[in-house]
Amino acid sequence: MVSDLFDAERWESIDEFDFEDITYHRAVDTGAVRIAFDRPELRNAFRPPTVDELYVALDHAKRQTDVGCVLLTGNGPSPKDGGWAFCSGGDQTVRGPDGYEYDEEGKTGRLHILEVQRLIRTMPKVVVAVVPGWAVGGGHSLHVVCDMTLASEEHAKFLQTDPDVASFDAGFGSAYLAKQIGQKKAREVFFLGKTYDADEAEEMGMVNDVVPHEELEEEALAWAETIMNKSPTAIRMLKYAFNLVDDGLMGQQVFAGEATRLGYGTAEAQEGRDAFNENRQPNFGQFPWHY
Ligand SMILES: CC(C)(COP(=O)(O)OP(=O)(O)OC[C@H]1O[C@@H](n2cnc3c(N)ncnc32)[C@H](O)[C@@H]1OP(=O)(O)O)[C@@H](O)C(=O)NCCC(=O)NCCSC(=O)CCC(=O)c1ccccc1C(=O)O
Repeated sequence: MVSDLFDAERWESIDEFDFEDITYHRAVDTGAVRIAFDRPELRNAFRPPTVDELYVALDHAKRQTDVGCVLLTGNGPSPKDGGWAFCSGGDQTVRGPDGYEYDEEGKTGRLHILEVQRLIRTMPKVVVAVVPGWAVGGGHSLHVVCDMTLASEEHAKFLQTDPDVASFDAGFGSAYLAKQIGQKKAREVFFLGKTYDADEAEEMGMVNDVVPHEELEEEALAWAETIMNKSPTAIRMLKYAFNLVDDGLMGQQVFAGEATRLGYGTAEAQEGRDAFNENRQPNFGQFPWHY
């Protein structure tokens, strides 16, 4: 069984990968994928191979032109004690002086969950954090960077422990959180390390909606279906527009790249290309200077 909340009739496995720490499925009847942390006995803490697998799955999802929505969640409950988690951040048992360590000799420690954050941030799909339990430390930061968050009414809990274990997400996990919930509240999240339930998190503005635990994944799929009925170009441009103001020149570059793609589709751009290929001057005079 994948997870107690997983409806096997609505998903098919994507078999081209041999993942150990995550599961990866494609929805049967809509353009959504489900990527789930699969270490429930450790509250879905991530170790370096988990992060590698997550990156591969997200990158694969990014490249599927018939997929518009990624549901990122955590499988559960824990077989040890029945606890639920989205993700409890970096696996502290494999933390070394240069990051989180692989089992293999000779590999350096990694902090590459930040690469996953950037992929979530820049991929041209809507990424939804579907939070069935604890979202803690680096797991909390992941939900912050996702486009939207849907939380289990009974089990979702939000907590920042970074300063308790001498870690600090000084990027999206903190500074972008402050954009979502305000400076005072974001500082409280990190400086006091309180636990917030789903309703409190929604009230604060870092959760979009709260639903009964049993309905969590059904509702997430309904969101995906709604998104899939919208214009892919409009959704992509909107995501990049929302990002732009906070992402500086990188945000401008990502937005501008998509604007260039739109430009390439015009007759004007095709005239520029054709003129070069035909070794002649372009005739841009046929095109209006729109206002
Ligand atoms: C998540 C808890 C609040 C859950 O509490 P509770 O329900 O009481 O369960 P426990 O009995 O504590 O846990 C069950 C079981 O799971 C193990 N476990 C839980 N979390 C982890 C973990 N992160 N690593 C390893 N193991 C974990 C726990 O030990 C138990 O095992 P047993 O064998 O059954 O005893 C609570 O568990 C908790 O507080 N967990 C720790 C949360 C935490 O501190 N996470 C790390 C924060 S730092 C981080 O994530 C860094 C991420 C990162 O890479 C990064 C890098 C660079 C810049 C920024 C970042 C970034 O922060 O994103």
